[in-house]
Amino acid sequence: MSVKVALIGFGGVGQAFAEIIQDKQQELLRVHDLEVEIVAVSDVMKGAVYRREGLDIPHLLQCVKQLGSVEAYSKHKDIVKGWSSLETIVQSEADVIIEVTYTDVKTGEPALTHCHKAFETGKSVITTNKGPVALAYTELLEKAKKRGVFFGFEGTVMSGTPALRLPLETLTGNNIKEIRGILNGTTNYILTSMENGMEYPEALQKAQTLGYAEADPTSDVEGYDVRYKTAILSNHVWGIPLTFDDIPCEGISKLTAEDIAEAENNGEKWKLIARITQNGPGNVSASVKPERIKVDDLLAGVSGATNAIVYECDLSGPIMLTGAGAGLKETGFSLLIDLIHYQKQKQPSKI
Ligand SMILES: NC(=O)C1=CN([C@@H]2O[C@H](COP(=O)(O)OP(=O)(O)OC[C@H]3O[C@@H](n4cnc5c(N)ncnc54)[C@H](OP(=O)(O)O)[C@@H]3O)[C@@H](O)[C@H]2O)C=CC1
Ligand SMILES: N[C@@H](CC=O)C(=O)O
Repeated sequence: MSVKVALIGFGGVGQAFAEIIQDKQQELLRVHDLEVEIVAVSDVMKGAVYRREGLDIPHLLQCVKQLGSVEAYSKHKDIVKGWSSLETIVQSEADVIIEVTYTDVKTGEPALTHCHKAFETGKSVITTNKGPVALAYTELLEKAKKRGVFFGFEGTVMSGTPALRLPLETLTGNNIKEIRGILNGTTNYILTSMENGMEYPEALQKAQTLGYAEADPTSDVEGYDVRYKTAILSNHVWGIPLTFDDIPCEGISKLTAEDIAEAENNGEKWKLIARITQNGPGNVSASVKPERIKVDDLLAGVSGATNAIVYECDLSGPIMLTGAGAGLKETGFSLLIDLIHYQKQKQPSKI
C-alpha cells in the first residue's frame, strides 16, 4: 500500500522522519507492505516544495542540509514551490499530513488550525505537536472520527517511547490508579548534568544543541511542556479533560547546585515529576513539580534525556516504561509508529 505524506514543518523531527523513511524504505515494503512517498514539505524559512508523484528524499535532504532551503530542489521539473502550510494541506494530494511545527503552549497554533484544515479536507493527521492534542483532544478526535480519517499523536508524550498506546492496548483490563513520571528530556538532562557538576546554563545549551529542547526552552524548564503531556495523559487514559488551571505547575529553574548537592548528601535526587491520581470515577487530580525522591525510587535511576512513566495498575501492580523522552530520531520514529497503525487501519488484514 502506498501512502502519500506531506510534512508541515521541516525542522529536526521532520528531517529525522525523512531520513528514517529513506533508510527503511525496503524494510517497510517487505515487512509491512508500506510504501511511504513524501509528496510535500512546507516550512517557514526553508520554503515549500510539492510533487504529486513523490519527492526524491536524498535530494530533498541534501537541499535543506546544504543550502538551507527545500526550494533548491531540482531533481524533477513537475514540482510546485512556495506553497504556505495551508495551501499544502488543502491542495496537495497527500493522504496524511505530518504536523511537526513548533509547540505553542498558549494557543496550540499554528498546529491547531493545521489539524482542523487537514480533517476538513479529508486528510489524516499524525503529529508530535503537543499543543493541539493537549488543548483540543476531544474536539479533534471527534472531528477525525466524523470525517473517517486517522489522528495519531504517539510522540506527544515521551517521543518514540510508546507511553500512550501501552496503557490503552497492552495494559487494558487494569484500572490504572495513578500515573507518575519523568516526562521531559531537557530538564532531566539538565538535572543529571548538574549532579555531575555542570552549570545550569551550559546544560541547557547542550540540551538545545542535542535537539531535546523546545524552540522556546522556557516551556521545558518551567514545566509547561510536562503540563501539556499531563493533560494529554489524563484525557487519553481516563477520558478526563484537564485544563492547565487544573494542573499546578512548577519547573526546575529555581533549583540550585546547592539544592542538588544537599539532596545527594541525604540519599535523594531532584526530579521533575508529573503525577496524576485517580480519586474516583471521573475524577483525577494532577500536578507537575520538582520532587526530592529517594535514590531507591523506581524513577531515581532515570538519567539524561531518558524518561520514565509508572502506571499503578490494580491487577498488574506498578508497570514502568522507560526510554527516550526526546531526540530527533526517536521522535521521528514515533511518527512511523503512527503511520504503520494508519496503514493497519486502512488494511485490516495486515493486523
Ligand atoms: N525534538 C524533540 O525531541 C521532540 C519534539 N516534539 C515536538 O515535535 C515538534 C517538532 O519539533 P522539532 O522538529 O524539534 O522542532 P523545530 O523547531 O526543529 O522544527 C519546527 C519547524 O516548524 C517550522 N514551522 C514553524 N511554523 C510553521 C508554519 N506555520 N508552517 C510551516 N512550518 C512551520 C519551523 O520553521 P523555521 O524554523 O524555518 O521558522 C521549523 O523548521 C514540536 O512541536 C515539538 O514540541 C515532540 C517530542 C520530542
Ligand atoms: N522538549 C521536550 C521534547 C519532547 O517532548 C523534552 O525535552 O522532553
